[in-house]
Amino acid sequence: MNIIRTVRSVAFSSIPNRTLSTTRSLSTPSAQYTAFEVNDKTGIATLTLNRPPVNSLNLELLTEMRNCLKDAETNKCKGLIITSSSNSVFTAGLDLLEMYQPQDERVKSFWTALQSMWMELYGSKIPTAAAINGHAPAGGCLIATACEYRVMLPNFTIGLNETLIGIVAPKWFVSAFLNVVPRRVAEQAITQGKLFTTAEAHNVGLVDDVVNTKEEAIAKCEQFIGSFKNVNPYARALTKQQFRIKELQELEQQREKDLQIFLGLIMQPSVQKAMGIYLEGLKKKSKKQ
Ligand SMILES: CCCCCCCCC/C=C/C(=O)SCCNC(=O)CCNC(=O)[C@H](O)C(C)(C)COP(=O)(O)OP(=O)(O)OC[C@H]1O[C@@H](n2cnc3c(N)ncnc32)[C@H](O)[C@@H]1OP(=O)(O)O
Repeated sequence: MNIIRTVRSVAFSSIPNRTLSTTRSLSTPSAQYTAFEVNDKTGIATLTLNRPPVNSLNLELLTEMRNCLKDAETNKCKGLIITSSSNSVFTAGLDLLEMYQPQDERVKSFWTALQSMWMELYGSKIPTAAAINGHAPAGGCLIATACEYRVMLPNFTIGLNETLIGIVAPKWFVSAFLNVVPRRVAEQAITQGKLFTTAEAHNVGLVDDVVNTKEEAIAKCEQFIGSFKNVNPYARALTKQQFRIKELQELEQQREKDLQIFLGLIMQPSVQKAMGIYLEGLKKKSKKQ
């Protein structure tokens, strides 16, 4: 049996949390919303998002994700798999409560943490894969498309649905989407705020494979990462960089401007109103269930 070395763990008991001795030094001592494990046999790290009920991405979760991504790279893991502890939601995307009637300093830190996490994931030197075991709207789709490979379970949804909330998917959200979906399909879907079903996503190339269980999804991701076993990691990383450097540099150079555009947009009264109505709709729906 493979030994799982838990280098970060979470409070929720549903996640295996066997701590074995390790010589790794960790940049943050405790994690609240993620589990980060490295399989000693394969060298593959798994980052499990664990912020019930829907893994909405708040400042703390984004910061933890970034730290895990850095650890995976620093520790020369063979690859990284991102998945969710939920049976129905990969992640519901950005935590709308971070953007609705926000506090000035916190919302700035929130957006900056999102930028940092995305740059770390999109630019990661090691192979990255998403085992999408639930819905992945907006920020969920952003995480999935930042990875090199995606496998999804049936009957869930994925896409950039920002326009339906009255907000706009920034250019860097769109650029990673365009890596995997033809331009015409992307333009139509993103302007409509379309959420693709798993089958539709597979059809247009937004996900690479569809399997029935989380275990199969993880196995597929491991297979993808394993496909690089005869490839020099340095040559692989530089080659990946050639494909991704443009988007990374663009965001790096425009970080402050991107933040200001984000703040300017979400602070507009009409956007706050639309977000409030959307949140209210979500709450009403969850009360009915
Ligand atoms: C130019 C550039 C300018 C820049 C302009 C700005 C760019 C911003 C880009 C934005 C990116 C985003 O990701 S915006 C986020 C987009 N996300 C979404 O639209 C997803 C909304 N959520 C859903 O559709 C569903 O929750 C779904 C994920 C399918 C799961 O359904 P379920 O039935 O399992 O769960 P629900 O009952 O709906 O939800 C359970 C609880 O979680 C809450 N909840 C659900 N999603 C939430 C979310 N994203 N943030 C906060 N809270 C959320 C609900 O309100 C409920 O709260 P209680 O009632 O209190 O329990």
